Amino acid sequence: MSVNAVTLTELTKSFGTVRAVDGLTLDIPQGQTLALLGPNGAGKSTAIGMLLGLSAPDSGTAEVFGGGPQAAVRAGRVGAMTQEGGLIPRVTVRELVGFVAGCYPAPLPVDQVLATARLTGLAGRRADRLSGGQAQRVRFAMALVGDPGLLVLDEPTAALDVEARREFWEGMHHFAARGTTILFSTHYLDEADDHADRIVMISGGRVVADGTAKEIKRVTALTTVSLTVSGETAWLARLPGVSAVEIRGGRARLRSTDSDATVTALAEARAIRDLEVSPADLEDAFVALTAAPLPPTPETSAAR
Ligand SMILES: Nc1ncnc2c1ncn2[C@@H]1O[C@H](COP(=O)(O)OP(=O)(O)OP(=O)(O)O)[C@@H](O)[C@H]1O
Repeated sequence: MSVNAVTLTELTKSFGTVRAVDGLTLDIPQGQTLALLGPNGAGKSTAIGMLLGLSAPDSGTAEVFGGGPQAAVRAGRVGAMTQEGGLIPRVTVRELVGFVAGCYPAPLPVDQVLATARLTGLAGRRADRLSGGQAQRVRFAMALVGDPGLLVLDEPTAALDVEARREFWEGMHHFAARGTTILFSTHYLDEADDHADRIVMISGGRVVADGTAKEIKRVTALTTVSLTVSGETAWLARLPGVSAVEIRGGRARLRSTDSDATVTALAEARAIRDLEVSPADLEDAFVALTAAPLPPTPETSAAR
Protein backbone atom coordinates (compact mmCIF):
# COMPACT_ATOMS: atom_id res chain seq x y z
CA MET A 1 0.00 0.00 0.00
CA SER A 2 1.37 3.42 -0.86
CA VAL A 3 2.16 5.89 1.89
CA ASN A 4 -0.48 8.53 2.66
CA ALA A 5 -0.01 11.94 1.05
CA VAL A 6 -0.84 13.54 4.41
CA THR A 7 -1.00 12.17 7.94
CA LEU A 8 -1.96 14.56 10.73
CA THR A 9 -1.86 13.03 14.20
CA GLU A 10 -3.36 14.80 17.22
CA LEU A 11 -2.24 18.12 15.77
CA THR A 12 -2.72 20.98 18.24
CA LYS A 13 -1.87 24.67 18.16
CA SER A 14 -2.96 27.62 20.30
CA PHE A 15 -2.52 31.36 19.95
CA GLY A 16 -2.62 32.74 23.51
CA THR A 17 -5.85 31.42 24.94
CA VAL A 18 -7.33 30.50 21.55
CA ARG A 19 -6.94 26.83 20.65
CA ALA A 20 -6.97 27.16 16.88
CA VAL A 21 -6.38 23.45 16.14
CA ASP A 22 -7.38 20.95 18.77
CA GLY A 23 -6.21 17.36 18.39
CA LEU A 24 -6.75 17.14 14.61
CA THR A 25 -6.16 13.65 13.22
CA LEU A 26 -6.51 13.08 9.50
CA ASP A 27 -5.09 10.75 6.84
CA ILE A 28 -5.30 11.68 3.17
CA PRO A 29 -4.50 8.80 0.79
CA GLN A 30 -2.72 9.62 -2.45
CA GLY A 31 -5.00 10.62 -5.30
CA GLN A 32 -7.84 11.91 -3.17
CA THR A 33 -9.43 15.36 -3.51
CA LEU A 34 -10.40 16.44 -0.03
CA ALA A 35 -12.33 19.55 1.00
CA LEU A 36 -11.62 20.98 4.42
CA LEU A 37 -14.82 22.74 5.21
CA GLY A 38 -15.45 25.02 8.14
CA PRO A 39 -16.74 28.42 9.18
CA ASN A 40 -14.52 31.45 9.86
CA GLY A 41 -12.01 30.72 12.59
CA ALA A 42 -12.52 26.92 12.44
CA GLY A 43 -8.76 26.37 12.22
CA LYS A 44 -8.42 25.56 8.51
CA SER A 45 -5.55 27.96 7.72
CA THR A 46 -3.70 27.10 10.92
CA ALA A 47 -3.88 23.38 10.13
CA ILE A 48 -2.75 24.02 6.55
CA GLY A 49 0.15 26.17 7.80
CA MET A 50 1.38 23.24 9.91
CA LEU A 51 1.00 20.69 7.13
CA LEU A 52 3.05 22.93 4.84
CA GLY A 53 5.74 23.27 7.52
CA LEU A 54 5.15 27.04 7.76
CA SER A 55 4.44 26.83 11.49
CA ALA A 56 5.20 24.27 14.16
CA PRO A 57 2.50 22.46 16.14
CA ASP A 58 2.41 22.79 19.94
CA SER A 59 1.93 19.03 19.99
CA GLY A 60 1.12 16.25 17.55
CA THR A 61 2.70 15.66 14.16
CA ALA A 62 2.17 16.51 10.51
CA GLU A 63 3.65 14.20 7.86
CA VAL A 64 3.65 14.62 4.10
CA PHE A 65 4.48 11.52 2.02
CA GLY A 66 5.71 9.83 5.20
CA GLY A 67 8.25 12.51 6.20
CA GLY A 68 8.44 16.04 7.52
CA PRO A 69 6.50 18.71 5.60
CA GLN A 70 9.58 20.85 5.01
CA ALA A 71 11.47 17.96 3.37
CA ALA A 72 8.50 17.33 1.05
CA VAL A 73 8.29 21.03 0.17
CA ARG A 74 12.05 21.24 -0.47
CA ALA A 75 11.85 18.18 -2.73
CA GLY A 76 9.22 19.99 -4.84
CA ARG A 77 6.50 17.48 -3.96
CA VAL A 78 4.07 20.08 -2.63
CA GLY A 79 2.39 22.97 -4.45
CA ALA A 80 0.48 25.49 -2.38
CA MET A 81 -1.80 28.44 -2.77
CA THR A 82 -2.11 30.26 0.52
CA GLN A 83 -4.28 33.26 1.32
CA GLU A 84 -1.37 35.69 1.43
CA GLY A 85 0.99 36.93 -1.22
CA GLY A 86 0.80 39.46 -4.05
CA LEU A 87 2.23 38.84 -7.51
CA ILE A 88 5.64 40.20 -8.48
CA PRO A 89 5.25 43.56 -10.31
CA ARG A 90 6.38 44.34 -13.88
CA VAL A 91 6.62 40.77 -15.19
CA THR A 92 4.21 38.99 -17.50
CA VAL A 93 2.13 36.01 -16.51
CA ARG A 94 4.31 33.72 -18.66
CA GLU A 95 7.56 35.09 -17.17
CA LEU A 96 6.26 34.65 -13.64
CA VAL A 97 5.08 31.07 -14.14
CA GLY A 98 8.32 30.31 -16.03
CA PHE A 99 10.39 31.70 -13.18
CA VAL A 100 8.59 29.47 -10.66
CA ALA A 101 9.02 26.47 -12.98
CA GLY A 102 12.77 27.06 -12.87
CA CYS A 103 12.77 26.51 -9.10
CA TYR A 104 11.57 22.89 -9.42
CA PRO A 105 13.50 19.77 -10.41
CA ALA A 106 10.94 18.43 -12.90
CA PRO A 107 8.41 21.16 -13.78
CA LEU A 108 5.51 20.83 -16.20
CA PRO A 109 5.79 22.69 -19.53
CA VAL A 110 4.80 26.33 -18.91
CA ASP A 111 2.38 26.45 -21.87
CA GLN A 112 0.58 23.36 -20.60
CA VAL A 113 0.19 24.93 -17.16
CA LEU A 114 -1.06 28.20 -18.63
CA ALA A 115 -3.66 26.25 -20.59
CA THR A 116 -4.72 24.25 -17.53
CA ALA A 117 -5.16 27.42 -15.48
CA ARG A 118 -7.10 29.06 -18.35
CA LEU A 119 -4.35 31.69 -18.76
CA THR A 120 -3.20 31.18 -22.35
CA GLY A 121 -4.90 34.38 -23.49
CA LEU A 122 -3.36 36.34 -20.64
CA ALA A 123 0.21 35.02 -20.95
CA GLY A 124 1.62 38.34 -22.17
CA ARG A 125 -0.24 40.50 -19.65
CA ARG A 126 1.45 42.05 -16.62
CA ALA A 127 0.76 39.81 -13.64
CA ASP A 128 0.17 42.76 -11.31
CA ARG A 129 -2.58 44.20 -13.54
CA LEU A 130 -5.09 41.37 -13.47
CA SER A 131 -8.55 41.04 -11.99
CA GLY A 132 -8.94 39.14 -8.71
CA GLY A 133 -10.09 35.99 -10.49
CA GLN A 134 -7.30 36.15 -13.07
CA ALA A 135 -4.66 36.74 -10.38
CA GLN A 136 -5.98 33.78 -8.46
CA ARG A 137 -5.55 31.58 -11.55
CA VAL A 138 -1.94 32.79 -11.82
CA ARG A 139 -1.37 31.71 -8.19
CA PHE A 140 -2.94 28.39 -9.11
CA ALA A 141 -0.56 28.03 -12.08
CA MET A 142 2.39 28.82 -9.80
CA ALA A 143 1.23 26.13 -7.36
CA LEU A 144 0.97 23.41 -9.98
CA VAL A 145 3.88 24.16 -12.35
CA GLY A 146 6.28 22.11 -10.20
CA ASP A 147 4.09 19.04 -10.89
CA PRO A 148 3.50 18.41 -7.20
CA GLY A 149 2.19 15.14 -5.79
CA LEU A 150 0.18 17.18 -3.27
CA LEU A 151 -1.59 20.41 -4.08
CA VAL A 152 -2.83 22.49 -1.13
CA LEU A 153 -5.24 25.34 -1.80
CA ASP A 154 -6.33 27.53 1.11
CA GLU A 155 -9.69 29.07 0.20
CA PRO A 156 -8.78 29.34 -3.48
CA THR A 157 -12.03 31.02 -4.47
CA ALA A 158 -12.46 33.40 -1.53
CA ALA A 159 -13.70 36.78 -2.79
CA LEU A 160 -14.23 35.54 -6.37
CA ASP A 161 -17.54 36.06 -8.16
CA VAL A 162 -19.55 33.16 -9.53
CA GLU A 163 -18.02 33.29 -13.03
CA ALA A 164 -14.44 33.50 -11.68
CA ARG A 165 -15.15 30.57 -9.36
CA ARG A 166 -16.47 28.53 -12.26
CA GLU A 167 -13.36 29.25 -14.34
CA PHE A 168 -11.11 28.38 -11.42
CA TRP A 169 -12.77 25.00 -10.84
CA GLU A 170 -12.65 24.20 -14.54
CA GLY A 171 -8.85 24.49 -14.34
CA MET A 172 -8.74 22.51 -11.14
CA HIS A 173 -10.67 19.60 -12.62
CA HIS A 174 -8.35 19.53 -15.59
CA PHE A 175 -5.39 19.20 -13.22
CA ALA A 176 -7.08 16.77 -10.80
CA ALA A 177 -7.52 14.33 -13.68
CA ARG A 178 -3.75 13.65 -13.38
CA GLY A 179 -4.34 11.85 -10.07
CA THR A 180 -2.64 14.45 -7.87
CA THR A 181 -3.73 14.57 -4.23
CA ILE A 182 -5.57 17.82 -3.61
CA LEU A 183 -6.55 19.43 -0.33
CA PHE A 184 -8.60 22.59 -0.53
CA SER A 185 -10.29 24.60 2.16
CA THR A 186 -13.53 26.42 1.62
CA HIS A 187 -16.52 28.00 3.32
CA TYR A 188 -18.64 27.14 0.30
CA LEU A 189 -20.63 24.00 0.85
CA ASP A 190 -21.53 23.71 -2.80
CA GLU A 191 -17.84 23.72 -3.76
CA ALA A 192 -17.10 20.91 -1.34
CA ASP A 193 -20.09 18.98 -2.64
CA ASP A 194 -19.21 19.54 -6.31
CA HIS A 195 -15.42 19.21 -6.32
CA ALA A 196 -14.27 16.86 -3.55
CA ASP A 197 -14.23 13.05 -3.19
CA ARG A 198 -14.29 13.49 0.55
CA ILE A 199 -15.35 16.26 2.90
CA VAL A 200 -13.85 16.85 6.33
CA MET A 201 -15.80 19.39 8.33
CA ILE A 202 -13.96 21.12 11.11
CA SER A 203 -15.21 23.39 13.82
CA GLY A 204 -13.28 24.66 16.84
CA GLY A 205 -10.12 23.03 15.46
CA ARG A 206 -11.63 19.53 15.57
CA VAL A 207 -13.12 17.17 12.98
CA VAL A 208 -16.91 17.11 13.32
CA ALA A 209 -17.68 15.04 10.23
CA ASP A 210 -15.71 13.07 7.66
CA GLY A 211 -17.11 11.37 4.58
CA THR A 212 -18.57 11.90 1.13
CA ALA A 213 -21.26 14.55 0.82
CA LYS A 214 -23.78 11.71 0.54
CA GLU A 215 -22.51 9.98 3.68
CA ILE A 216 -22.57 13.18 5.68
CA LYS A 217 -26.15 13.83 4.69
CA ARG A 218 -27.05 10.25 5.64
CA VAL A 219 -25.35 10.52 9.05
CA THR A 220 -27.27 13.63 9.87
CA ALA A 221 -30.43 12.05 8.41
CA LEU A 222 -32.11 15.38 8.07
CA THR A 223 -35.11 16.44 6.07
CA THR A 224 -36.36 19.94 5.43
CA VAL A 225 -40.09 20.46 5.88
CA SER A 226 -41.27 23.83 4.62
CA LEU A 227 -44.69 25.44 4.72
CA THR A 228 -46.42 28.79 4.54
CA VAL A 229 -47.09 30.28 7.97
CA SER A 230 -48.76 33.31 9.51
CA GLY A 231 -48.99 34.60 13.07
CA GLU A 232 -47.14 33.12 15.97
CA THR A 233 -44.46 30.53 15.02
CA ALA A 234 -42.59 29.66 18.24
CA TRP A 235 -44.62 26.42 18.56
CA LEU A 236 -43.00 25.03 15.40
CA ALA A 237 -39.71 24.49 17.26
CA ARG A 238 -41.53 22.22 19.72
CA LEU A 239 -42.90 19.82 17.10
CA PRO A 240 -41.58 16.26 17.18
CA GLY A 241 -38.37 15.75 15.19
CA VAL A 242 -37.71 19.46 14.66
CA SER A 243 -34.14 20.53 15.39
CA ALA A 244 -34.16 24.04 13.88
CA VAL A 245 -36.61 26.56 12.49
CA GLU A 246 -36.00 29.35 10.02
CA ILE A 247 -38.74 31.82 9.06
CA ARG A 248 -38.29 33.82 5.89
CA GLY A 249 -40.79 35.70 3.75
CA GLY A 250 -43.84 33.99 5.26
CA ARG A 251 -42.33 30.49 4.85
CA ALA A 252 -41.08 28.33 7.68
CA ARG A 253 -38.24 25.85 7.01
CA LEU A 254 -38.09 23.17 9.66
CA ARG A 255 -35.06 20.89 9.86
CA SER A 256 -36.34 17.56 11.02
CA THR A 257 -34.79 14.26 12.07
CA ASP A 258 -38.21 12.58 11.72
CA SER A 259 -40.23 14.17 8.93
CA ASP A 260 -43.15 11.69 9.31
CA ALA A 261 -43.66 12.76 12.94
CA THR A 262 -43.23 16.44 12.07
CA VAL A 263 -45.74 16.32 9.20
CA THR A 264 -48.25 14.30 11.27
CA ALA A 265 -48.06 16.91 14.04
CA LEU A 266 -48.51 19.72 11.51
CA ALA A 267 -51.58 17.93 10.12
CA GLU A 268 -53.04 17.52 13.61
CA ALA A 269 -52.51 21.24 14.17
CA ARG A 270 -54.27 21.89 10.80
CA ALA A 271 -51.23 23.94 9.82
CA ILE A 272 -50.39 22.37 6.47
CA ARG A 273 -50.20 25.05 3.78
CA ASP A 274 -48.06 24.64 0.65
CA LEU A 275 -46.12 21.83 2.30
CA GLU A 276 -42.81 20.69 0.85
CA VAL A 277 -40.62 17.90 2.19
CA SER A 278 -37.10 17.60 0.78
CA PRO A 279 -33.84 15.90 1.75
CA ALA A 280 -31.41 18.18 3.56
CA ASP A 281 -28.66 19.82 1.57
CA LEU A 282 -25.11 19.91 2.78
CA GLU A 283 -25.65 23.31 4.36
CA ASP A 284 -28.35 21.88 6.62
CA ALA A 285 -26.04 19.00 7.55
CA PHE A 286 -23.25 21.42 8.38
CA VAL A 287 -25.44 23.62 10.56
CA ALA A 288 -26.72 20.56 12.40
CA LEU A 289 -23.22 19.25 13.01
CA THR A 290 -21.62 22.48 14.13
CA ALA A 291 -24.38 24.63 15.61
CA ALA A 292 -25.06 24.92 19.31
CA PRO A 293 -28.20 23.03 20.38
CA LEU A 294 -31.48 24.92 20.28
CA PRO A 295 -32.22 26.83 23.49
CA PRO A 296 -34.66 24.89 25.69
CA THR A 297 -38.34 25.72 25.19
CA PRO A 298 -40.50 26.44 28.31
CA GLU A 299 -41.90 22.86 28.14
CA THR A 300 -38.55 21.11 27.80
CA SER A 301 -36.87 23.22 30.50
CA ALA A 302 -39.82 22.58 32.86
CA ALA A 303 -39.47 18.85 32.21
CA ARG A 304 -35.80 18.86 33.31
N1 LIG B 1 -1.37 34.39 14.08
C1 LIG B 1 -2.44 34.33 14.88
N2 LIG B 1 -2.46 34.97 16.06
C2 LIG B 1 -3.53 34.89 16.89
N3 LIG B 1 -4.64 34.16 16.63
C3 LIG B 1 -4.68 33.51 15.47
C4 LIG B 1 -3.59 33.55 14.53
N4 LIG B 1 -3.92 32.78 13.47
C5 LIG B 1 -5.16 32.29 13.72
N5 LIG B 1 -5.61 32.72 14.92
C6 LIG B 1 -6.90 32.34 15.54
O1 LIG B 1 -7.02 30.94 15.49
C7 LIG B 1 -8.36 30.55 15.14
C8 LIG B 1 -8.34 29.73 13.86
O2 LIG B 1 -7.98 30.59 12.77
P1 LIG B 1 -7.77 30.07 11.29
O3 LIG B 1 -7.30 31.24 10.48
O4 LIG B 1 -6.92 28.87 11.31
O5 LIG B 1 -9.25 29.66 10.88
P2 LIG B 1 -9.87 29.43 9.43
O6 LIG B 1 -10.77 28.25 9.57
O7 LIG B 1 -8.81 29.38 8.41
O8 LIG B 1 -10.73 30.74 9.27
P3 LIG B 1 -11.09 31.60 7.94
O9 LIG B 1 -12.07 30.77 7.20
O10 LIG B 1 -11.70 32.83 8.50
O11 LIG B 1 -9.82 31.84 7.19
C9 LIG B 1 -9.15 31.85 15.04
O12 LIG B 1 -9.78 32.06 16.30
C10 LIG B 1 -8.09 32.90 14.78
O13 LIG B 1 -8.49 34.14 15.28
